[in-house]
Amino acid sequence: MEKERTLRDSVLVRWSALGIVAFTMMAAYFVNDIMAPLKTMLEANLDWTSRDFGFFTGAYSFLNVFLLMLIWGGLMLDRFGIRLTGKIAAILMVFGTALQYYGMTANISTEATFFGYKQGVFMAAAGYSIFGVGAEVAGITVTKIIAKWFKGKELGTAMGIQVALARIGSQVAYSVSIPLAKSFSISTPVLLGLVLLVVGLVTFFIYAVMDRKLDKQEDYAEEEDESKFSFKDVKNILINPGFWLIALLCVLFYSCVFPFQKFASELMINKYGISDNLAGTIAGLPALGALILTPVFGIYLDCKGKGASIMMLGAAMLIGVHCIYALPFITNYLVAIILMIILGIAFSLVPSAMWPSVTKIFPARQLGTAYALIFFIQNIGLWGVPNLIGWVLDNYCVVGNENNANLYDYTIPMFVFTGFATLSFIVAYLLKVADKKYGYGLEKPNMKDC
Ligand SMILES: C[C@H](NC(=O)[C@@H](N)CCCCN)C(=O)O
Repeated sequence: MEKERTLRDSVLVRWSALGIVAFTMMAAYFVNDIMAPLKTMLEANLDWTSRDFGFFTGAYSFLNVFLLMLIWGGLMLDRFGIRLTGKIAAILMVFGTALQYYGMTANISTEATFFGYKQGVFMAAAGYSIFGVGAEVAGITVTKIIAKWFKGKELGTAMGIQVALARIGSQVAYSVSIPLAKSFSISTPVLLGLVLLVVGLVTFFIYAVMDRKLDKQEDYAEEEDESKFSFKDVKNILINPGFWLIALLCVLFYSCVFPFQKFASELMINKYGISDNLAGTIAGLPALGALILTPVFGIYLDCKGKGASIMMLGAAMLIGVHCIYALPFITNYLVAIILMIILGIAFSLVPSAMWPSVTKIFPARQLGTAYALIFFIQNIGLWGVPNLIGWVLDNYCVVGNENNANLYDYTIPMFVFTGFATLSFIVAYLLKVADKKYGYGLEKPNMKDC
């Protein structure tokens, strides 16, 4: 008997569902990156140090790592479903960003400290940390939403497009942050992010209505189906070598991209003499490249496969990029821009292959937990690496001071990033070997008919 058509069989409806949740994620990525280009201004205007900036940047992952919030979020997603988890995640993002804004604007003494950090820095970081829980849980929720609507259809393309739209959020954040802060005040970019998140919260509630309708049509009571999840699944995920290799590749690869981008505006200004109004746009170029290329690679992977090889290629490109950034005698701004574009290509190759690969290794009911565990391990890097780089900058890289902000030599930090990129290449190679051994099908296309 032929199955009845449901909402997900309509091209228009399933892509609309994607568009709606993608907006929430776009707002999340905007807020995630909006502070990065402001590093030098934060030093000059609010007396932040590089260590403060590294602490703030790493705070995004603090609660996810040390209170295991991502793990609880993943378990909640598999146990209680997409709608409840997504709504809570969106609310946390709004609340966290409001707190971050308060930390930057309230008249808090710059002398008083909390756990060794200025109170304003601490409060902004606490808000960013709560936002980080919401953003990461929203991320795994959206990945599961896409798997639900697109399994057996354009899964790779859909994941690629969602990531690409999120990158628009990042790119816009990198481009508008400094101009906005200069025209109004240093906290204005965060306020804009807060407004976007509120709209994203509303769009997620709209999606929830579609989600409920689909469940009714497919006679798929989310709670019943999802309750098949058990803690045995966590064990099964953890003993799968594919899980460890993807998680390791994820933490190493992303540690060379997101934390690097947070410091990249300053690298552009200090080393390549790029004006501060443009530096953010250049630091955001990888997001722009990924915006165009992630869906293209997604379509290629859907039709041709070669996921494991593509991850190796992306990691190899990253080694070259960071190594050249590290070389002190190459200071031409054109090189800096070309490297950012290459980084953008690598940053499209790896995610477009990595995220659909997870759906090949784990069954649907384990996906929420599997993504959460991978994001959890990734967050250890997103917490540790900015803290490490901030500390290295303050202690080993100060070469001067201008307008109340330090000037830095980025050679050591860039060699640190090169080291992580090299490790990510080795892990990508091991993943390809494991794919052959265990038959995950990572080199196979995602779709049968193309
Ligand atoms: C889909 C993937 N997302 C992540 O890796 C998130 N855990 C971290 C997002 C941080 C955004 N600056 C991606 O963006 O490729």
